[in-house]
Amino acid sequence: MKIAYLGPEASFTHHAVQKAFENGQLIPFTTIPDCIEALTTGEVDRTVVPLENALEGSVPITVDYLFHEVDVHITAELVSPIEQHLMVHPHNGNDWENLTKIMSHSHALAQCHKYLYYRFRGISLEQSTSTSAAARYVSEHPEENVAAIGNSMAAGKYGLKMVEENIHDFHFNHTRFAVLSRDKATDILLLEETSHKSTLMITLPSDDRPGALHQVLSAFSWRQLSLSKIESRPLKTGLGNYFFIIDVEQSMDGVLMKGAVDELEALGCTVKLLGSYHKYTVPTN
Ligand SMILES: O=C(O)C(=O)Cc1ccccc1
Repeated sequence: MKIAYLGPEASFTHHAVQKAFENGQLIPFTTIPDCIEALTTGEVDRTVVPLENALEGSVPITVDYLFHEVDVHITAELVSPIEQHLMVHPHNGNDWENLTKIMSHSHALAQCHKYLYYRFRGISLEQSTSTSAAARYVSEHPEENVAAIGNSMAAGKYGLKMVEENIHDFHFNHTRFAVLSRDKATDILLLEETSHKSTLMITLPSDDRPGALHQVLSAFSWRQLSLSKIESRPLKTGLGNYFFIIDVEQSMDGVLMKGAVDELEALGCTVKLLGSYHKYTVPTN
């Protein structure tokens, strides 16, 4: 099976994919849209992309691509612990306190906001397509006194020196990665499985009636279906127009879930089922 992931090698996504799939052919892509397009064109059979981080929230490009651009399905969720380290080229190993620039993925920079503010205020921060892309850049530019933020696998792979470890602002730092497929499927992986979930994307009825969101929530609440997430994202049709992403701690097989979706449709909502899948825990090492 060919599996696309947000690369290059040694990204957090790569780490999660390596743990989840034992025999896949892993293929790195530069951006999240590149990963998803490789799936829709048939170049790969699965794609793994970051969906949400415990400190920084959703990865908007992933969520918006799944709603607006493509018709693909979540087949599994991988939850991985995230530890961020500051790394430099060994050439600058003794001068790293005089850095001129720090590079990383936008989510990684945000996860280390307090550290960067108190330790490196005023130093330019540059976004890269991934943490490992930043590490690779640093390894290729010893003449620049620049650092990357990323994981220890990236430091090893690109020969960088970790000068400060665990610089993320809050201890509980985890990221959810979505495994995506063109077809509806449920992937059974070799990791510890914790629960079953379903993700729905819901658009409210177009008449904009008061209480519509309350009606949506009550379809779940009176059936005692537990929600682990609700988030609104712009429909991109005008200010104040949103769709809702709702995660339910249930498989779609249950009669209550089917009833809830029927009720939402009867209320005039549009419901897109993004997936009904198992949640897996990725070990640190
Ligand atoms: O940039 C990476 O390494 C990724 O895989 C995306 C990401 C960035 C920050 C935290 C978790 C995942």
